[in-house]
Amino acid sequence: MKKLNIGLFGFGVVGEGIYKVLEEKPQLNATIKKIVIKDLTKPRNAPSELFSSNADDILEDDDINVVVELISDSDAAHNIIVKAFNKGKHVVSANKKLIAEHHKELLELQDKNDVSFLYEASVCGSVPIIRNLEEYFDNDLLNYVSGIVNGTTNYILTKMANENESYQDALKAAQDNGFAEADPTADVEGFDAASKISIITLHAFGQKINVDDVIRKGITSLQVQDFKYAKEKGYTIKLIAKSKVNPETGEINSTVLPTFVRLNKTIALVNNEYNGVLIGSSLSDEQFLYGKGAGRFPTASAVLSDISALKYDYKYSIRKYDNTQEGKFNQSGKLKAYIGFKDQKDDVSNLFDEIEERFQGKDYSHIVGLIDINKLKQKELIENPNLSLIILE
Ligand SMILES: NC(=O)C1=CN([C@@H]2O[C@H](COP(=O)(O)OP(=O)(O)OC[C@H]3O[C@@H](n4cnc5c(N)ncnc54)[C@H](OP(=O)(O)O)[C@@H]3O)[C@@H](O)[C@H]2O)C=CC1
Ligand SMILES: N[C@@H](CC=O)C(=O)O
Repeated sequence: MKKLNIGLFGFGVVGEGIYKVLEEKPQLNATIKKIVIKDLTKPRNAPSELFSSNADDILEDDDINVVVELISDSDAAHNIIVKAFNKGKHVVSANKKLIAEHHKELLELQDKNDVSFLYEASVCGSVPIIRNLEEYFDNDLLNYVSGIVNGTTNYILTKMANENESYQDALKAAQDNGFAEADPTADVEGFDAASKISIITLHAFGQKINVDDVIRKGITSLQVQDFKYAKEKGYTIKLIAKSKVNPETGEINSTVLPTFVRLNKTIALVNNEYNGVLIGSSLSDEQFLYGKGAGRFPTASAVLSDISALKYDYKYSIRKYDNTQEGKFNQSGKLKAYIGFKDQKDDVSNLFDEIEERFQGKDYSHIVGLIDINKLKQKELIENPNLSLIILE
C-alpha cells in the first residue's frame, strides 16, 4: 500500500481533528510528519517536535508527498498550495474561499504537475457532494443544485426561528462550537456559501462562476418581523445557495439568498449545523444529500476520505468542465421576493415588476412580488442593511 507522508498546515478546529483521527487509524499508512502553524507559542495537544512556523519545513521536504492545508488565511494557503504542486506534492484542502477564487489556476497546476488536488471538505463539511457530482452524476443531466451549504448561518437561523434566541447569542454559540470562519462575516454575509456554490457549479455544470457574480445576500438584515411573517404563513427561513440551469438558453442563475421554505419541504427539516443539498436531474428527478456541514470531526471525516482516496491515486476528472468556454450567469429570470423594511424611505416598490402583496405597518412594512434578477444585482438592494430580502420558493 502506498505510504502517505503528510505535511499538515493548520492545527485549529479541523487540523487538530484530522491529527486525532489519523492517530487512531494506523492501518491507513498515513503519517503526519510535520505540522506548520502560525503561532509557535500556543499550547498544542500533540508532541512539540512536530510543530514549526516555517512553511518550507514541509514544502522543501522531499519525503513529504501530501500537503493537507487547513489554515484560516486564504492568501497564505494559495502560496502554500501553488508551491506544493510545483514540488510535486498532492494537496487536500478545505479552503473554499481560496478554491473558489483560484479554481481554474489550481486545476491547471494540478494537471501540469501530475498530482491530485482534492477538496471534499470545502463544500458542506461531511457531505460527499463533490465526489457525487464528479462520479455519480457525471452522465446525468442536472437541472439544479440547491440547498443549505453553510452550517453557521443554518445554526443561527434554527436557533432564532425555533428557540427565539437572539442573533448575537446564536452566532456566539456557532463560534464556540467551531462552526464559524475565523471572520464570521464570511458566513453571515453569505460569502462562504457563494464560494461553495461556485465550486459546486463547476462540478455540477462544468461552468466557472466568479464568487462576485453570485447574487448574494446574507442573514444580517433579517428582522424578528420576518420570522413572525414566516411562522404565520407556514414557512421557515433558510439561507439557500442555488445554481439552476435555464434549459432554453443554457444560462445559469446562481444565488445565495435568504428564502422562505415551506415547513413540509425536505430543506425545512435541515437544522442547526447540518447542511442539505437537493440535486435536480432530468432522469432521476430530485435527490437529497444531508449531513453535518461544519465542526471538527464531520469536517475531518471528509479530509480523511480525501487522504484515503490518494492511496489509489484518485483525482477529480472534471470531465464536464471546458476551461475555454465562458459560462453565462444571472442574465435573465424573475424571482418571487419579499422585501421588509422599517422606514418608508426604504420603500423599493419601484424595483418590482409585479406586486402581489403589500403591508404597511407602524413599525415594519413589506412588499411581495416578482422581481427581475437584474434588479437583484443592484447594490442599493443587496447591500442595503435596512432591507430584508427573502425569496419565496
Ligand atoms: N471549522 C469548520 O467547521 C470548517 C472549516 N473549513 C475550512 O478549514 C480551514 C480551517 O478552518 P478551522 O480549522 O475552522 O480554522 P481555525 O481558525 O480553527 O484554525 C486555523 C489554523 O490555521 C493556522 N494558520 C493561520 N494562518 C496561518 C499561516 N499563515 N500559516 C500557517 N498556519 C496558519 C492557525 O495557526 P495558529 O494555531 O498558530 O493560530 C490555526 O492552527 C479553513 O479554510 C475553513 O474555511 C471547512 C469546512 C468546515
Ligand atoms: N463556516 C463554515 C464551515 C464549513 O464550511 C460553515 O459554517 O459552514
